[in-house]
Amino acid sequence: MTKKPIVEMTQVTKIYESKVMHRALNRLDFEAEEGEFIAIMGPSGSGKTTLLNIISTIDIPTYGRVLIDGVEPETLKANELALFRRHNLGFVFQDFNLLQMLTVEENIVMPLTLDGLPIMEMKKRIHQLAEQLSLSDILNRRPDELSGGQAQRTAICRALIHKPKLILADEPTGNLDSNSAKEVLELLSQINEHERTTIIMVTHDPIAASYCDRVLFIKDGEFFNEIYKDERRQTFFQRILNVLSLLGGNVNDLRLL
Ligand SMILES: Nc1ncnc2c1ncn2[C@@H]1O[C@H](COP(=O)(O)OP(=O)(O)OP(=O)(O)O)[C@@H](O)[C@H]1O
Repeated sequence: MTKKPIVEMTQVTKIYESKVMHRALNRLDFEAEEGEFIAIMGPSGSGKTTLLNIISTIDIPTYGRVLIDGVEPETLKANELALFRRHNLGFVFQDFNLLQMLTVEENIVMPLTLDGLPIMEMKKRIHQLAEQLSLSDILNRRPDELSGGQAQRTAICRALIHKPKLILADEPTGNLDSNSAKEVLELLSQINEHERTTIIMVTHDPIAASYCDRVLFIKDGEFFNEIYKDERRQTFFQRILNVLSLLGGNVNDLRLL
């Protein structure tokens, strides 16, 4: 099967111009193909969030070129960009980002209401997905009545409702206990495998990274190394730890599930 690039970044540099100029990314090349599940790792301050924000079209590079599914986000007008983001990208965050006054169902349906889809059509989509993500019994609950794992599954469901090509996850297991984290990672793996949704996940956690097909390591805003999974997850986990020890950085930056 021919591979199709979803993300193409060429020589991307990001300079933050605050009191002191800071080069957060330096001439970074990165490509993600359709169907890949990729982890981005690196010490604190190495540029992971900056990279994810640029791929998410939330931020733009100072220099260099970014294509998402063949489209250069920088060339889109604000309303076109909002639409592009809503239809092509799904976001999952560490702190779930659910609206507290809405129920699980209302949180999930939110992106569809923005598109004005007929109610019956929306209900059908939600119930199919809720079934798949084991949320059917808690659709009427509010976020403060959910466990961390249920809250993150709700957020994943919301991210999937538009059938996005690309899911961007920033520390999705950062606030979860080890069992819920495992559940969320298995769910992301299933989505990646069955729907062929490309997933790019920033994580400090080598166990979370070991669920991916590839881990990209960055240091000081530059490419450091990348490794591919070609064997059991446990062996991949060991290889991830080896690269992290070469990478250095603060040991506290590592969070084990
Ligand atoms: N808006 C900003 N203005 C100035 N400097 C910034 C800004 N955002 C980030 N930086 C700097 O850019 C560098 C990269 O930041 P980034 O948040 O991408 O790192 P990170 O790898 O995600 O870190 P962490 O793991 O701690 O979240 C850091 O040195 C940070 O201080």
